[in-house]
This record gives sequence, C-alpha cells and structure tokens, in this order.
Amino acid sequence: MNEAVVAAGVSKRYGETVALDGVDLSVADGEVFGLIGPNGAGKTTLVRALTGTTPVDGEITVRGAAPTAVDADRIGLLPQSFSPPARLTARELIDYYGGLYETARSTEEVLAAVGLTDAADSWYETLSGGQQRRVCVGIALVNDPDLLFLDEPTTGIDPAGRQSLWSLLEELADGGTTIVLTSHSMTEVQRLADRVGLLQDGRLVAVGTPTELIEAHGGDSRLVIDTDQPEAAVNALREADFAATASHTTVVVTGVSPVEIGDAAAALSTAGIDYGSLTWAEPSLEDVYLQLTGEQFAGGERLDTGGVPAGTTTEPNAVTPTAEPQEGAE
Ligand SMILES: Nc1ncnc2c1ncn2[C@@H]1O[C@H](COP(=O)(O)OP(=O)(O)OP(=O)(O)O)[C@@H](O)[C@H]1O
Repeated sequence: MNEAVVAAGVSKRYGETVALDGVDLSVADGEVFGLIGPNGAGKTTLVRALTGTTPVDGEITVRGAAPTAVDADRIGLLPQSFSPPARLTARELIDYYGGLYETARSTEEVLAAVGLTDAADSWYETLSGGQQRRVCVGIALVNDPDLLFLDEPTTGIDPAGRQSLWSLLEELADGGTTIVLTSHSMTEVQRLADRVGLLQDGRLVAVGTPTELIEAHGGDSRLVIDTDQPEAAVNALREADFAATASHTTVVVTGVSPVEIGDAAAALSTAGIDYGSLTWAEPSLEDVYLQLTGEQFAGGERLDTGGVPAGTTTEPNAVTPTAEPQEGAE
C-alpha cells in the first residue's frame, strides 16, 4: 500500500497556543480520511500543514516529497474560508481557475458536478451561501487533482446539495482520488471516510475505520423513549429486566436488540404508560465523538447512557425517526 501523505511528529504553535502537538498520520493512496474534532482542535492547521500552506515542525511528505514541492496540478485544496472575486460569475470563476493549471476539467463539467449549471451566470456575490460554497468546491476540483484536501466542504450547503456533493466525492474516491476532509458533520464523515482521525487539543487521540471507532468507543445500541411519565416508564422497563434510565421526558434503554423492541413496548403498554415516540438507534460516530471529547449537545444534556440528548432521535438507524438527526458536533 502506497502512502499518499505521511506526517510524523508534526507540531505547530501560534505564540502561546499549541495548535498541533506531535501529530503522526498516514493516509494511503486512494483513501478517504476524515478529520474530526471540536472547534480549535487543530483540523485546519493540520490541513494547512499537509498542503504546505503553513510551516510546521516535524516531517511531512506528500507522495514522497515535501508538501511545498508537490506539483500544483496534482493537489486540490478547498480552504475553510475562501472568497473569490464577488463580481465574477460562477462560470467565469471556474473558467479562470481552470486556466491556471496545465490541464483542467471542462468548466461545464465542473459546474454540473457541483450542481451549478442553472446558476452559472450569476455573480458570486448574488449566490446563496451554499451556492457560493459549491463554487469553491468546483474551484478545488477544476484541476482534476489526484489528492484532494477539503476543509469543511459542505458547510452551509442544503441537505439535497450535501447528498449530491457526497455522491460526487464518492465517485471521485471510486476513481482513485485520495481525499482528506475535515467536517463537523458526523453523518458526512461516517458516510464518506474509510478512516477517521479525531483531533483534540492538537493531538490525534483516535484513528480507525468508523466501524472500529464505533466498536471501541460508541457504546451500546439503545432505545430512546419520549414520554411524560419517565419515572413510571423506567420502573416498568426495569421490572421487565431492561436497563433503563430517565432524564426529563426521555427514557433511554441500553443494550436492546431490535427483536426486544416489542417486549419493551409491551412492558410500557402493560403498565399503562403513554409515550410519544420510541426510537431504536445503533451507536454512531457521533457517539464516538461525544464519548471521546466529553462534549455535550447544544442545549441538550449528556446522559451517562451514551450521550443521547433529551427529546431527540439519534442518527442514523432510527426505526421510527421522529426528528431530523441532530448533529451534536455542529
Ligand atoms: N493564524 C492563527 N493565529 C493564531 N492562532 C491561530 C491561527 N490559526 C489557528 N490558530 C489557533 O490554533 C488552534 C487550532 O485552530 P484550527 O483552526 O486549526 O482549529 P480547527 O480544529 O480547524 O477549528 P474549527 O473547527 O473551529 O475550524 C486554535 O486555538 C486557533 O485559535
């Protein structure tokens, strides 16, 4: 297996702030690697380091060379913040940036790939935030790079746009493009990444496939019950040998297999307990994130049963979804 990117002992300080603290990382050719972590964890700094756009201590090689030495034609970079000229249209911008490379994809192909064909002749300034982000993604793709760095590619893009961008990235990955992406969307990372690295305080604290990380840190599957009678529900469930705990109007039952859902519902019905919804969820990357960072959902309460917030449905395998998945890390 060839390594596309190797980092060893990479550190970066901004004055007193330690942005990266001895990061070791390797990304294989053709791999999609997702970087996750709280605000300020060092994700953007690491992307900058790997692309040679900020000097760091330690060793980095990209395709065997120093990051600054890699041919610009081979690398695509979508920075977290990027503001192209406001009075140029989407088409003009893609065309312009394509012209800077020796070979580039056709402008129309890129516009179609990022879903901007219809808005191609609008000035960048008049596009919505999500459409502007699509232009920036198009610019990062225009040189048809074989190594793509995307710093929060889908921020601000609507759900349908996200789905189509994910499909586009999957196509690129299937075609052999190596992708390093950062994201606060655990759904995005779980869907796209072959391996995931969790950065915290400048350190890479966990690396593995989503499955490996979920097995190691995701906790049990669970049943989440929305009810106005949480204490009575917990008693009824415990009498039926379920491990149930309550918080506000949410009851969480851990270690429930799908075939036991009916038994749990029957225990509630027998005790005469009303419930608004009953949702079964497998542990997800979001649980891993919450477990390892100790973070809480905004406005929610972290439960000792695995981080399910009061009154919400966890992603992604809800049997009876009652709400849009809440991405606690966003
Ligand atoms: N140019 C800079 N000057 C000073 N400090 C910086 C600079 N860039 C980043 N930092 C600091 O370095 C740390 C890591 O920042 P970085 O932007 O890499 O985090 P991040 O994980 O990408 O965060 P976010 O999720 O908010 O984008 C933070 O404490 C940040 O304030």
